[in-house]
Amino acid sequence: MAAELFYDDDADLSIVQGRNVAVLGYGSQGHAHALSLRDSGVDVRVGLLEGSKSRPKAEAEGLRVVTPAEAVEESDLIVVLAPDPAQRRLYAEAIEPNLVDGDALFFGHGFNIRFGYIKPPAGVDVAMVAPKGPGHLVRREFSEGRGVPVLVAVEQDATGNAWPLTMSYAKAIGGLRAGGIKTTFTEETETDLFGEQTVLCGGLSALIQAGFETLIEEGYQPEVAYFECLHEVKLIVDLMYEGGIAKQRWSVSDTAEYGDYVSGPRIIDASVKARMKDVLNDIKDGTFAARFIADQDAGGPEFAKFREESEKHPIEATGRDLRKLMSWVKSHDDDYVEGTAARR
Ligand SMILES: NC(=O)C1=CN([C@@H]2O[C@H](COP(=O)(O)OP(=O)(O)OC[C@H]3O[C@@H](n4cnc5c(N)ncnc54)[C@H](OP(=O)(O)O)[C@@H]3O)[C@@H](O)[C@H]2O)C=CC1
Ligand SMILES: CC[C@](O)(C(C)=O)C(=O)O
Ligand SMILES: [Mg+2]
Ligand SMILES: [Mg+2]
Repeated sequence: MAAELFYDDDADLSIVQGRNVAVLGYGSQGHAHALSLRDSGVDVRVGLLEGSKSRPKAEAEGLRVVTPAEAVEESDLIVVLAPDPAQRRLYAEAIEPNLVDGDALFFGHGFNIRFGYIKPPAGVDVAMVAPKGPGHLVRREFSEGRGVPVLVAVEQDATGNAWPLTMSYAKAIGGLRAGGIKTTFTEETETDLFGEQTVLCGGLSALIQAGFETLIEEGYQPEVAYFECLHEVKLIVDLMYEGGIAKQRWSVSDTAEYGDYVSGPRIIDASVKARMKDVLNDIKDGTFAARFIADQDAGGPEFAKFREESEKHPIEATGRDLRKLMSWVKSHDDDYVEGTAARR
């Protein structure tokens, strides 16, 4: 079945402009949604816990910040953009007690609904506008008149108006400039977790690290290995983004293209696909979600260990030194501090 695609002309911005919107969380997605909604003429307040580190950032942008409970109480469209493992408690403590029939509860990812950690009451609309890109790029693209594609889904249509509201919201954050695809919470959650684990984050990071390690273990200079295995990834991926894998193959040398055909399948062979299917099964049957939530409920010891180990990988120190010599390679995000992978 062909995907149903939607663009700006398919949505009515005035619908979300007529709502009082609470954005809960002001991190990667939260800041992007709140600022772009505000710039689209929507009445937004940000809900953050007392003592939140994000409060000064939101206030510096002129946004009104209240507690999550107050934000929900005064709004009729609540967007849950706190980290996934924090959402269950946020829902129980601040959202559920302040929801009334006719409210809309929006998510940026389907994790908590798909795995049953949040069960909204029957009288509210439950929908999702999930950008297919990091929040900082969602905001950057919006500000430059472009957009990041979104997946849109309605899980529960209590009012009969959930779909046009979802489309209106997607338009307000710039998603329909690039295109919205209609999906379900299940499809979005499973494909998003699969993509980030096997290709975009887990797979790509491990591939880059393995290439870098192989070269330095064989005595090549770390700086050469960094340029070859990490820096150039962006330049190659830019071509794929513009014209698919075919355009990348058009631009690289015949030597590289031939080597791609000969050696690519030696690295990413059938066993990789079999393990990708294992990962997908762990996502679908809830094994991954249960492990993540159990670790978070215990204070995140496994997560902290992973972060510490990854920050110590020698590719990070090599990259930090080299990037200082390339004045044009700079972070667009003032709150990103080199050497701290975590957004804390
Ligand atoms: N990151 C991304 O690009 C993408 C994320 N998503 C989805 O968007 C949602 C948000 O993810 P992301 O933007 O990464 O989240 P972040 O980790 O960036 O969220 C951090 C923000 O949430 C606040 N926060 C933490 N706990 C609470 C709480 N209990 N109540 C209210 N606010 C809280 C933090 O406040 P403080 O500063 O005080 O800690 C901070 O403002 C998730 O569902 C995620 O899967 C979807 C697509 C891409
Ligand atoms: C690829 C990671 C992502 O799914 C995203 C930016 O789309 C996320 O959860 O952050
Ligand atoms: Mg994603
Ligand atoms: Mg994700």
